[in-house]
Amino acid sequence: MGIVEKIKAIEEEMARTQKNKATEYHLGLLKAKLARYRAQLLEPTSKSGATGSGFDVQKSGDARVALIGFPSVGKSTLLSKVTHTASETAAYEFTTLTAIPGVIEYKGARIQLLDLPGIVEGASQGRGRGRQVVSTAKTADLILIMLDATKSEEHRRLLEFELDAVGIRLNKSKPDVVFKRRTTGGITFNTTVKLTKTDEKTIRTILAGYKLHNCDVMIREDITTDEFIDVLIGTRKYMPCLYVYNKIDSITIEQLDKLARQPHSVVISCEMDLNLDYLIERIWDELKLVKIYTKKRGAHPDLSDPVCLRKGATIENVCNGVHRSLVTNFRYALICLLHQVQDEDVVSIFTK
Ligand SMILES: Nc1nc2c(ncn2[C@@H]2O[C@H](COP(=O)(O)OP(=O)(O)OP(=O)(O)O)[C@@H](O)[C@H]2O)c(=O)[nH]1
Ligand SMILES: [K+]
Ligand SMILES: [Mg+2]
Repeated sequence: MGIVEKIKAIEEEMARTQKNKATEYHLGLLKAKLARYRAQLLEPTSKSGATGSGFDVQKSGDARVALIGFPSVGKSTLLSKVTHTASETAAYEFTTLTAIPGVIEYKGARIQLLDLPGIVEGASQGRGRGRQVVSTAKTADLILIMLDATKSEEHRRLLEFELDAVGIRLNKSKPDVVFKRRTTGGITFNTTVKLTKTDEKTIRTILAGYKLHNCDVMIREDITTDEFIDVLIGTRKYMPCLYVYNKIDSITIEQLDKLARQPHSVVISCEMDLNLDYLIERIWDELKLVKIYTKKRGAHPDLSDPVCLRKGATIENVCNGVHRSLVTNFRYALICLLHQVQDEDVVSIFTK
């Protein structure tokens, strides 16, 4: 049996198994197995044939945003509207066959927007160019899940499933669990909160399933079994995501209102130019970019050419953004090298 078939078999068994206290451990084991096979499927060297690598587009600018969606939801139309790059658009599906980068210029930042081929159900298992698309999504700083506002909510769930299957966790933070492998000493299990969605026995079953007999587990959040498996696998990517509902020119006000109220959602019409500026603002917010102005001694700050960085960046990152040699020759900034910069900070750097 190939990995894809094995995954399918487990998924079927899980669907067949009723969820209750008695089957909890068995389901936990199946989940662990499933996660392991999925991880194997994505290994570039796996025998399943697919490479699991993304499109070869060079990163550029201050951040990368990837457009993920079913065919013909308007991904290329959006790229053509908000960047200077034209990507072919048409009424038929799979118009776009490769990754097309464009640049959004906003508040002094250069944000790379990647138009990608449409994906279909089963993309994560290698249908169409799906694997390549979802792998490319992993290289982004923000994912835009683009949806056709006239189509069902089912599409949103399917896309989330495909991204989940390749280890992308949307709008979630890493579970607060400390996990350490040991060579001896058995399993030490500790929690600082009451577990309501999983329990010690399930977790011990999963550890046994992974042949982990010596390790420290410290759980500091009310996690689910799946989240614990994520911690064990360790290669999960926690990414911010905006759901972009396009074609609102074709739905009713009531439908529009409902979509717009959902968390992490933006409603737009590329064709009618509705709300596109707001979308870019939201992209900027989600990327948590900060703009830093540099100032030479005795001169006014240079407001025309800011350095853009992700939130949490330090003076060291600013130096690297200006010129590589700055850190080596760093003497002092008006604040210290480890200071976390804030948006619109003005920084003067003095070198040796
Ligand atoms: N009504 C309406 N149609 C739109 C809007 N935006 C795009 N379209 C139409 O939707 C169709 C598909 O647009 P594309 O931009 O090619 O879609 P895509 O997501 O890039 O499609 P693929 O590359 O095939 O995956 C085209 O006929 C567009 O004119 C919109 O805001 N409203
Ligand atoms: K299309
Ligand atoms: Mg397209």
